[in-house]
Amino acid sequence: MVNLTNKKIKIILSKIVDIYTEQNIISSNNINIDGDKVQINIELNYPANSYHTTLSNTITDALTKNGINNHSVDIKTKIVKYTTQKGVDTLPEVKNIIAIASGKGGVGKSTTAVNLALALQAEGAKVAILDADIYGPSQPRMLGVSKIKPESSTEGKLLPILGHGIQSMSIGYLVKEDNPMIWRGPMITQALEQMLRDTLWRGIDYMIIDLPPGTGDTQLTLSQKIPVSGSIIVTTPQDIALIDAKKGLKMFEKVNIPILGIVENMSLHICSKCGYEEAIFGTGGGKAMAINEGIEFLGSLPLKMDIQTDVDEGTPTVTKDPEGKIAKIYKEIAKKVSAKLTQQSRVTNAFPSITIE
Ligand SMILES: Nc1ncnc2c1ncn2[C@@H]1O[C@H](COP(=O)(O)OP(=O)(O)OP(=O)(O)O)[C@@H](O)[C@H]1O
Repeated sequence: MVNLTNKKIKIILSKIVDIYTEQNIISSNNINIDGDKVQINIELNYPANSYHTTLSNTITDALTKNGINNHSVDIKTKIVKYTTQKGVDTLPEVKNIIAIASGKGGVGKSTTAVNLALALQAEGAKVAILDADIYGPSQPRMLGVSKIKPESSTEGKLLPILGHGIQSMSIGYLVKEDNPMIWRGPMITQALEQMLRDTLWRGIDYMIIDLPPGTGDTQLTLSQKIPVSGSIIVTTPQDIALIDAKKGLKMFEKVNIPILGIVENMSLHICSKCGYEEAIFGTGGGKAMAINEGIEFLGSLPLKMDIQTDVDEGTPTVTKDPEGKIAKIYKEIAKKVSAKLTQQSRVTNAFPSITIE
């Protein structure tokens, strides 16, 4: 057995990079040496259940190669709270809010939001969805809970509706689906703030907010009133959608909300009969835009009939076919986006100063 020192093990581990944070794992590790036995404890600050085995094997291989055979690796997840815009009150039961926006309607923002929420959950996080798409609330249907009405708690708060394990709130639960919303900006903002603050959320690591499409005043006001840690822009590859997506980027920049990345939806058409792939809306537009703007490209989803029928049935693809190719793409996006968030400043537990006179 080699002569073990903490320093030696640190050097071995310093060569291993977490593929999602792109950081050296040495910064998050804890090495214990008890005689000949080495215990490595890794704490990841983002949910990545599907990555634990790979990471553990990489560490094991590196240690074994260096003659350290008597070891064990333990990987745990601890999701912490990251900072939001200044001057907006945060929610005690919600660690991080991620807003999903699109410059243009119909690009698949809600479909992306629900599948991403389920992917974060599958990777080990507690997740909520706030459906802020007042004009066309689709989350109740997509989560398969459109017939349920929220109840009130004894303190007069709304109880979130649970769909596939996700806590959710939507104006769609409170009004009939075929009832068109003809509200003006200030009413929308007020309704959303109430849904956000008067719902009894419980122990949420990530809340996904499905914003209304567009980049007008309503979206801007929402982005200023909701304590958001980061945002995602969903776009399709056509030029027209990309131009609008760029407006979305500018909107978040204006209100100092970090942009975690871009998701390109409907990038390739995959025929449900023969599997033939065709780029009917063009390819690579989202990626090119991400590179131009210096923003992370999180991934692209094909235009595939199942994605549409699954959300329509109320069982989004990540739940319906959790090990399938599409679910894997959403899970990759979930890991990338939550890992990206770990690079922001954390909220430190500053106690308020109390003065007794
Ligand atoms: N990758 C995809 N493949 C096939 N169908 C998709 C895909 N993404 C979304 N869809 C379908 O496209 C339609 C629009 O999607 P969705 O409602 O998610 O868009 P949106 O951007 O949220 O729309 P809105 O502007 O109305 O809020 C839905 O019927 C959805 O099922």
